[in-house]
Amino acid sequence: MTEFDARRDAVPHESGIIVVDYRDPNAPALFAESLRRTGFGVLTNHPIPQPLVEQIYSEWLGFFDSEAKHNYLVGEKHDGFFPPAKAETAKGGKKRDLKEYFHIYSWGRYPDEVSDAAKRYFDLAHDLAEELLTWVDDNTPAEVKAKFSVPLPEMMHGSEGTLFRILRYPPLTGEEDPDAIRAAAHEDINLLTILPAANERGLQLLNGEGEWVDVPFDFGMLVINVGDMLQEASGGYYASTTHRVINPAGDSRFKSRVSIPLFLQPRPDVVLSERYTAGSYLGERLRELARNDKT
Ligand SMILES: O=C(O)CCC(=O)C(=O)O
Ligand SMILES: [Fe+2]
Repeated sequence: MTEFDARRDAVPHESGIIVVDYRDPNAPALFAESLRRTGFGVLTNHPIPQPLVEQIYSEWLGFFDSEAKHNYLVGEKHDGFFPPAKAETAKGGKKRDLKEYFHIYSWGRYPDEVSDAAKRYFDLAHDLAEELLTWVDDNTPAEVKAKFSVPLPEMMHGSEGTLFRILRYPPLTGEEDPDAIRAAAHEDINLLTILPAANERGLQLLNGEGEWVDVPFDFGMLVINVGDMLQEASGGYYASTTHRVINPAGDSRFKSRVSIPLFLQPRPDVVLSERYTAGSYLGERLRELARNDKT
């Protein structure tokens, strides 16, 4: 297939995101172009098995419905369970998000009550993420690439900072603060985020015209978005796009939504720009979030 044919077949979604077939020989270029245009890319026919994702959704829903989660309450090191009362308030946001979640790190706590499916997913998604960073690195123009202190995949070598967040947005009760939503508008702090389509819709991005548009949602798709660290390292060539999760209407109000973003964090010593290393950047952003925390 010529480059022209591959481009013609890759029809952009109304969000501007290009839905890319992972097996397409032109996938790396199309994927990088989608990230450049919208801050997001979506992959089909990728190597993450959908049954593994579904197993995580179902067994972690059971975990969040159980009392056992309280045995893993988050401490100083930020691994473990964040109950709704400890959920984050987005930078610049006014209300706490309507969610609870568990933070998994390679070195951190992991519940005895679930199988190792989430650990297996972490490893698979991490390997894929390194490949995607290679795609992006290979398809970045030389003048932008010259800004990277090391090639993008190398920024991850030996990193222990990558965070796997298992999120549960509980059913709505009607008692919520009218200004609170499942996840208020925010940008991710890290390099790239990998996110399988959730079991329920709700994820939206803010496009260049200032409109909120749905991110392509078909079950089985993998959504990847640019975080602030890639924006910083690329001098803004790749923009970290604002996104949010809106509250459901109709019968979906009575359903939980589960979603499992993996946030790729470079090694703390990696130089992102003249201003920041990955470590100094993360420290600054976590201090901002802590200031914003209304406890
Ligand atoms: O739940 C989702 O679909 C997105 C979650 C998200 O954006 C985040 O946790 O940073
Ligand atoms: Fe996010």
